Amino acid sequence: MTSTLPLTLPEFAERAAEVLPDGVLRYFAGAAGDEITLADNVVAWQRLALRQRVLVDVSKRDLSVEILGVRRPHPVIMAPMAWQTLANPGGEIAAAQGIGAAGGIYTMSCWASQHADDVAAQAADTTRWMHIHIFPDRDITQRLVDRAVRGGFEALVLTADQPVAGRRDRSMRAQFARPGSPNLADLAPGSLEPAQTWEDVAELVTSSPLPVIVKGLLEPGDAELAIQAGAAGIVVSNHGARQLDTVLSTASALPAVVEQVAGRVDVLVDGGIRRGSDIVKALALGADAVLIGRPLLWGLAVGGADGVRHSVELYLKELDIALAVLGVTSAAELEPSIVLPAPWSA
Ligand SMILES: Cc1cc2nc3c(=O)[nH]c(=O)nc-3n(C[C@H](O)[C@H](O)[C@H](O)COP(=O)(O)O)c2cc1C
Ligand SMILES: CCCCC(=O)C(=O)O
Repeated sequence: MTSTLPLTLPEFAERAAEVLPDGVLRYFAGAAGDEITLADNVVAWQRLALRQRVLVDVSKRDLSVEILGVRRPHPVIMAPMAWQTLANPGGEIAAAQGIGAAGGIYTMSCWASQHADDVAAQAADTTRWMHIHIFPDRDITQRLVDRAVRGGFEALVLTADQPVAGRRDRSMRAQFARPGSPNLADLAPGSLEPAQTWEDVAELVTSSPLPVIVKGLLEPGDAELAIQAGAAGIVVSNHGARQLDTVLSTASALPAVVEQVAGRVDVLVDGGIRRGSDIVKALALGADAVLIGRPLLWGLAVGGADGVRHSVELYLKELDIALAVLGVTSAAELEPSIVLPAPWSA
């Protein structure tokens, strides 16, 4: 049965809430504690107003940006998210195919419900990054890296903000069976590593043939340490507010990190990016690209690969219109001066 796909991004979220079982929805949508940061991740972008300039020739608009030194058609990357067969039986393969069809990069969570080799084989045309952890057993980390290389994944995305799992009130009582992680099943059971440090990151960078992107930083000092450890990029992220409530929202944390990094490595950002205009704001504040989490899970839940593709295309449509109306012709050339604290947030 095919049904018409939603016309707007909020409609995707509404439809997903209708089709997903309650327990799964709570796990996907929920975050840590009272979800103050979850809400502020969204609101912090909305607290920024845009300055528009008119009567600029915007007949040619360019959404392309450079990510890890490669020109990409646009700045949208799918954030690593665990267990995607919970959203749709097509799982990670469908998600990777969908974002690839829309010209975006797929980041595969190492907690995937399908094996990386299968994702590599069936989404061979999609630019893919592999998400990993420093595991207590470093051999597991190494084997995931080997698998990423073998599968043609082009970068490693290392989660830095999960020494332990966050406490998520909304999903604590959620009833659903985790699909397991076939991606980790042929390795020893991987648990989280509270003893991981920057030394482990430096070792990973030295041993990995792939560039390492450190995900989950909010502080300029940590961005500096990531650069010293040899990271090729960082993701300003609070893990979708799933680790600790009342940490800074990412739009609030981004400017100071960008200032510290000063162009030395790529700065990516995720959390609460719900509109094309949010992407404009992220790029204007100095991000090189954005990761999008839950909204693309909603796309997957509602329409499989097609739903993901369509969701990404909605973001791109909004981004393109925003550039035109703002009088800007290139996403890569958005300047900080185009955003200001919104009068409605005072
Ligand atoms: C259901 C779900 C699973 C996630 N799994 C992972 C994961 O395995 N590794 C990780 O680094 N981040 C994980 N995240 C965090 C996302 O990568 C991303 O940082 C966050 O969702 C971005 O915020 P947004 O959902 O508001 O766009 C997960 C997020 C969700 C919603
Ligand atoms: C052990 C962590 C699994 C996925 C995750 O990072 C999340 O649900 O946020």
